[in-house]
Amino acid sequence: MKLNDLLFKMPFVSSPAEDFEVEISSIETDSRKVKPGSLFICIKGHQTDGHLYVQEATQKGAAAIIAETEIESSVPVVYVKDSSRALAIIANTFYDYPTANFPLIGVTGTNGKTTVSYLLDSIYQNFGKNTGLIGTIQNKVGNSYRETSNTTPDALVLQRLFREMKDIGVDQVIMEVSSHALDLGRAYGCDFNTVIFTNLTQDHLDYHHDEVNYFLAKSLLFSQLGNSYHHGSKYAVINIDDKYGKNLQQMTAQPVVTYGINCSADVMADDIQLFANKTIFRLKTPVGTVKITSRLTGIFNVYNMLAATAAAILDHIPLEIIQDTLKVIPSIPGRFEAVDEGQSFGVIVDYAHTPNALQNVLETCRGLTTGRLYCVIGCGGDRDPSKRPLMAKEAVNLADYAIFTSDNPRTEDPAAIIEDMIQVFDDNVTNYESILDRKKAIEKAVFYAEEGDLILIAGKGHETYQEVSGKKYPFDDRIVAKNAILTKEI
Ligand SMILES: CC(=O)N[C@H]1[C@@H](OP(=O)(O)OP(=O)(O)OC[C@H]2O[C@@H](n3ccc(=O)[nH]c3=O)[C@H](O)[C@@H]2O)O[C@H](CO)[C@@H](O)[C@@H]1O[C@H](C)C(=O)N[C@@H](C)C(=O)N[C@H](CCC(=O)O)C(=O)O
Ligand SMILES: Nc1ncnc2c1ncn2[C@@H]1O[C@H](COP(=O)(O)OP(=O)(O)OP(=O)(O)O)[C@@H](O)[C@H]1O
Ligand SMILES: N[C@H](CCC[C@H](N)C(=O)O)C(=O)O
Ligand SMILES: [Mg+2]
Repeated sequence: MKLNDLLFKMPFVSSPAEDFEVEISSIETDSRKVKPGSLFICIKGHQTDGHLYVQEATQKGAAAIIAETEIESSVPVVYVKDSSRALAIIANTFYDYPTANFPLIGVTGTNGKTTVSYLLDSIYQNFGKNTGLIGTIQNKVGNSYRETSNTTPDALVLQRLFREMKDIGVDQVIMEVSSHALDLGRAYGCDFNTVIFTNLTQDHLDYHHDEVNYFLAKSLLFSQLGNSYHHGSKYAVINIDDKYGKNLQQMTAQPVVTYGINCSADVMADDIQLFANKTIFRLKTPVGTVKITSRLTGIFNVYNMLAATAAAILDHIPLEIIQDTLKVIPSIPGRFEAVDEGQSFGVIVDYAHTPNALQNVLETCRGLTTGRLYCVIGCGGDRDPSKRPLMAKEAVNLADYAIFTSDNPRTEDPAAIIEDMIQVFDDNVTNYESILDRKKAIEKAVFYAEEGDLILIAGKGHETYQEVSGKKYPFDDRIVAKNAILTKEI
């Protein structure tokens, strides 16, 4: 493809005319992956800057460069204002707009994205669709499952995934769209059919700095919804019980379908009954009312089921398919996942890593036990430090006893993270202890637990590693809990 053909959607890019005729055979953002004929796009990162690798890229045969700042280069250079968004536009063009005329659902919000996307994946599969899934736990392309290091990958990875899905006949994609991704333009140019807003509570303030910026980032998914290569129907599904959801309803150009429990909404739940391993409620929709029995527990999962229902009925999926799917949905990895080795007390592993998520999941746990409720929790390093004391408060207020420990310290001192968590406590708060080593913290909770008690191990969920100083060490809460249970003195 000629460079000129790649840039036609980019306004006012500057370069001498003859440069535009150069032939481009691939797009790369990593100089180490450049091949002869590549277009190397310089991205300013958090650890380094792609502009520093132009010489390596040209030595490897890059045919042209996209850059934000002045560089020396022996091959044509096109300067742009925002190379991340330029990457998205160019990758879309290079892979021939894979999301155009391609059913794509995007889910955003502080919590619930993975859960809602898994629910939708199951519903659409039961409706006979060949689904693709992009999100925190894994990326699924037909029957191939791939590890991921992001909830929403960068635009190059994303458009390659979409192109591969389209080429193998995937006919429905569900994708988690994080606020980082929206702010960084990773999902720029994606042609969504339906976008879902679950909720907005505190998280990622290390990146967005305040809740308004955080909300504005999330709202990009809705303002972008109008960006369409084709004029298929487009809808916004919004949790109207959430205060930001109410704002979003006013800001969305496309038709809105609301869901909720407390406010009057298009899709609602009532007669809600919560049990240890199931939830029963009446699902009311514009296309009918049915009784739902689901293995998912917790009022927050009722919201997730309403969100998935609203998106599915927009695609004319029969309520019976939704009802049957919700009845048999397996637990989602690391989301309220029980560890049961036949022990006399309960152990739940969950991904809650924000104050609101921890509050939700602890309140759900409280309703499931008549014994003592233990909470093992830590906070991620290189993440929003302001949520640390808030999470610690939720733990000591809602559990009988909390054990504060490490999550993914990343480049931070794990002891300092725990200090951030407990700094707010005065001497009256005594129902907690701190154990730096997560394995020991889980073992201690198992040691304390007696018949009828319940242990919540929160923050890491499905994760199979612990990230410390740039390295990922094997660590899985579920395996550590299982081994602790099996070795506990009976
Ligand atoms: C902080 C952050 O967002 N980092 C993302 C970023 O990595 P980075 O900024 O460190 O990249 P870098 O290493 O500085 O490299 C900069 C550029 O130089 C290039 N380079 C580098 C070295 C070299 O030799 N040659 C070269 O060309 C790189 O290819 C890159 O283009 O770009 C990478 C590739 O796209 C991402 O995987 C990575 O996400 C990391 C893993 C991450 O943890 N991100 C978090 C903050 C994140 O994005 N989270 C959101 C929300 C999560 C949620 O709430 O669910 C998500 O969507 O994942
Ligand atoms: N609708 C919800 N409202 C509040 N908390 C929720 C909701 N759904 C799930 N949770 C809680 O938040 C945790 C994360 O849920 P989930 O993984 O679905 O969210 P997510 O938006 O994908 O998170 P992330 O942004 O980290 O990818 C769950 O383990 C549960 O504790
Ligand atoms: N256990 C993880 C959960 C958050 C991961 C993801 N939501 C992100 O922010 O990258 C941590 O806090 O380290
Ligand atoms: Mg997720």
